[in-house]
Amino acid sequence: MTIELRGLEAGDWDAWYGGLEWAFGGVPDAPEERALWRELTEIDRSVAAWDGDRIVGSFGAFSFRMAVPGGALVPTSGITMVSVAATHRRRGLLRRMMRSALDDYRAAGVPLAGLTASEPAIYGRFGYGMATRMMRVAIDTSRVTVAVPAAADGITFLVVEPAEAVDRCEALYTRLVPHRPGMLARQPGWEKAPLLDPPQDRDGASELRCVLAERDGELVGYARYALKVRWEASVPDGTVVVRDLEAAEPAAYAALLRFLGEVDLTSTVRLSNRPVDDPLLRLVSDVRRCDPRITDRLYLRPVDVGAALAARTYRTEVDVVLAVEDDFCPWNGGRWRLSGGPKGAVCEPTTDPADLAVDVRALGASYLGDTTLTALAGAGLVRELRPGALEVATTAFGSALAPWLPHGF
Ligand SMILES: CC(=O)SCCNC(=O)CCNC(=O)[C@H](O)C(C)(C)COP(=O)(O)OP(=O)(O)OC[C@H]1O[C@@H](n2cnc3c(N)ncnc32)[C@H](O)[C@@H]1OP(=O)(O)O
Repeated sequence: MTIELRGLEAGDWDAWYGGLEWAFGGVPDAPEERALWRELTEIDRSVAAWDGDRIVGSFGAFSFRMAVPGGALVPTSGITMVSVAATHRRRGLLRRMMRSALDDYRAAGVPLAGLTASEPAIYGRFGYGMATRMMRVAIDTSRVTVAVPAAADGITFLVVEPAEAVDRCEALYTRLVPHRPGMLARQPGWEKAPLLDPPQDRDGASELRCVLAERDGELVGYARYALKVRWEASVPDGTVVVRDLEAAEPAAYAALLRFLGEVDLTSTVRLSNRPVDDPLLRLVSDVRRCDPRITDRLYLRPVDVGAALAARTYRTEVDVVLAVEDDFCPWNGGRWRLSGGPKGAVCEPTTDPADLAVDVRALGASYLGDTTLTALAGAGLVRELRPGALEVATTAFGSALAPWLPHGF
C-alpha cells in the first residue's frame, strides 16, 4: 500500500503524538507536558504519514525567530516531532517528509531550518551542519569557589515559585536574545516550557524553584533549579540541578552561581546546557573539578543560501565568491557573491570565478560563528580556490560570543 503524506488534522493530534511517543521509547509524557506540546504544535505546519487508516509517521515545525550574528531575529523553521513507525522504517519516509518540508519552507520564504537530533548521524545527508554546541558541568562546590566581583554588592536574592516570576524572567530573557546567536525569541506559549515540572520527571529531585537576583528592586538575573538531597553515611551530599540561568550583567551571573553553590546540604551544582564559552569557566577556582563536557546541539541548514547569508552581519569586510554544493536543495547550488561587513551584507548569484568551494553543511556549521571555515576545511567541507580567501572569510564569519541554543524543541 502506498504511504500518503497529508497535513495534520487537529482531531488526529493524539494518534499522531502517540506514534511519536512510541518511536521515542513508549513512555507517555506527563499529562501537563502533553497538554503543552498540544498547545504549541503548529497544526498547519505538521504532517502525518498515513498507511491506510494508520498514522505511521510524524513531522512538525515551529515558526521560530533565531538571533544571528549582528542581532537580527531571522525566521527559522524549528523541525520537531519527527518519527517513523518501526514497521515502516528505512523505506524513505523521513526523506519524503524532509523533502516536502524544505520545499514548503522555501516557498514560504523561510531562510533557515534547524533541529536538535535524536542521533547526530541522521541529518547531515539532508544538508544540516552542527551549528551550536552545549556544555554540561558538574561543579564540586565542596572544593570550588566562584569569584564574585565587587559590582555584585547590592544584589539581593529572592526565592519564589517559578510561575510567580515568569513575566519578569521572560522580559529579561527577551532582552538577552539578540546578543547571543542561536537564541530563540520565544513565541507566545513558549514561556511555559521552562516551567514544566511533572513529578514523574523529577528523578528524586524537589519541585522547581526560581531564585531572582535583584538590584534596587530591578531583576538583573534568575535561575530555575531543583534540589536533590542525598545523605552518605550521615553526611549531606546533595545536588543543585539547574534548569536555566540568565543574567543581564556579569556581576549578577557570578553572584547567582555563587548563590547556587552555597545552598546548604549540597556539594554539586549541575548545569546541563551552557554555552561553550560560558563565563563560569573563568569564574571558578578549579575548572577541572567542574567536569566540563561538550556535545552537539543545534543542527542548521540554509534553506535559501542567498537570503540566509544576507540576513546576518560579518565581523570584518568580506567580498567572496562561494561555490555552494547542495545535493538535497539544488536551488542553493552554484556560485554566490557575498559582500558585506559589520553593517550588513548582500549575497547574490554570480558567474564570477569562485574563491571557496563550500558544502552546504559547512555553511550551516559556520553560520552562527561556532565553527570556523578553516576548521571545516580541515574536514574537507570547504576548499580554498583563491589563496587568502579562506582566512578572510574565516575572520568575517566569526562571532564575538559562541552561539548557543538555550532550550530544546
Ligand atoms: C528533529 C527530531 O525530531 S529528531 C527525532 C528523530 N526521531 C527518532 O529518532 C525516533 C526514532 N526513529 C525514527 O522514528 C526513524 O528511525 C527516523 C525518523 C529517525 C528515520 O526514519 P526513516 O523513515 O527510517 O528514514 P529514511 O528511510 O527516510 O532514511 C533516510 C536516510 O537516513 C538514514 N537513517 C535513518 N535513520 C537513521 C539513524 N537513526 N541513524 C543513521 N542513519 C539513519 C537511512 O539509512 C537513509 O540513508 P540513505 O540516505 O543513505 O538512504
